[in-house]
Amino acid sequence: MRLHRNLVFAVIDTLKAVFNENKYADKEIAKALKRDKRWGSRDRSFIAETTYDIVRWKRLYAEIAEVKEPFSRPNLFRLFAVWATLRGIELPDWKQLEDTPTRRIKGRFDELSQTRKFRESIPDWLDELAVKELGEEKWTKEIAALNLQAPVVLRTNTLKNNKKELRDSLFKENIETHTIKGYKDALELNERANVFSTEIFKKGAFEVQDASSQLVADFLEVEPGMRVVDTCAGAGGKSLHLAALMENKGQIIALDIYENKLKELKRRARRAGAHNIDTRTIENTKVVKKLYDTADRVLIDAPCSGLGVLSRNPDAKWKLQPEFLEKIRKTQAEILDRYSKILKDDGKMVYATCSILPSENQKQVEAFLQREAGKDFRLLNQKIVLAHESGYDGFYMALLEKSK
Ligand SMILES: C[S@@+](CC[C@H](N)C(=O)[O-])C[C@H]1O[C@@H](n2cnc3c(N)ncnc32)[C@H](O)[C@@H]1O
Repeated sequence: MRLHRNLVFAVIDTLKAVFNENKYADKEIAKALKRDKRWGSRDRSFIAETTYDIVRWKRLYAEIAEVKEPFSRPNLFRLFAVWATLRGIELPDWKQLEDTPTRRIKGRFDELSQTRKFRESIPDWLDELAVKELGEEKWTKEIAALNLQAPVVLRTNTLKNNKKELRDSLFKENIETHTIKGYKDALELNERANVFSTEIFKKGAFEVQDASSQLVADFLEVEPGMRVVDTCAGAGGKSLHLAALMENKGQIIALDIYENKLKELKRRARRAGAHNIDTRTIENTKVVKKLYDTADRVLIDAPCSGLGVLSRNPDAKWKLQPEFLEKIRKTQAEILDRYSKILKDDGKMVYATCSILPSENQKQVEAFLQREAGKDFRLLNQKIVLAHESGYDGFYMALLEKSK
């Protein structure tokens, strides 16, 4: 592979924003990709993937390069030189890459790879916490899986086409996919491609949605004609799936505390041809109270640490703080207590997160069932989806039933 100066510079600038200015990697990468219209798909994937790699392996690379945060520009080039050296890429004779100690880098890599927190590039506190929650063995396997690049998975929008039709249409656009056993509407890309630029995406034939995330709407056992409340709907990944499962019949009320996310949901619903979704911003407690005892189904896709989706958002390893985790656990418990009241008697509710920590998952559900708010609920089923077992995001979902 030959390194191109303008592409490497784009990577360095993006890393500076992510590491030193606390910006989000996905947003900064998107910005960087707009810099030069002449860049082709290979150039763009070089910028995106190299940046994600260096974000993912920040701790390991910084230890190898012996540099500390905040990273100066020369130090960001040192991190880049470590990335290139470990991939066996020949370094060009640019002055920024002069005197790269190739042999020392390889030696340090072998040495540091003996220790999990360096090998897997994770903060000490997170490593300790995860060992406490999952145990050494499971965590060692899980973090290794969460450090792999995430596959691209699509969900067939059954309001517009079936999986076979979608697969054929993608094939005509030179995008090859395969089905995944156990995930009924999913297609996985054989090779990464920019699916958003296809005509069929614009027509709403599919959504990009991880395979594990596709299990959640199914878990709620919805039927056409039901009244369903998606309490933490965000930009609507699950609401859109619910609309398809309900064949556009019945009503979905999508709630969130952020109006802008619900606006995006509306836009996506139009593209997907999902006509049965109403959005309501939770501006005050009345919005939720009005819905008490009205829903056949409630989905709580709760805000969480996001530790199950590290392969997609590697910068969360560095942005996440122990105090945030404590706060989010409290929010999850409050949300469970309040939003469970939306359910009618004999209705069903799913509590889900994209976390792998029992304290955000099964422990939250167990505690809810012990509290006053949970006294009429019972656990029907739960799924603990770990990345190293499934090959997709880490997820948790619990199906609860209310009966007096
Ligand atoms: C895991 S995300 C939801 C993802 C979404 N369901 C999807 O499938 O695309 C959690 C959502 O909860 C929202 N949220 C945070 N606190 C909330 C609260 N107190 N009530 C309702 N929604 C909340 C966040 O804005 C975020 O959109």
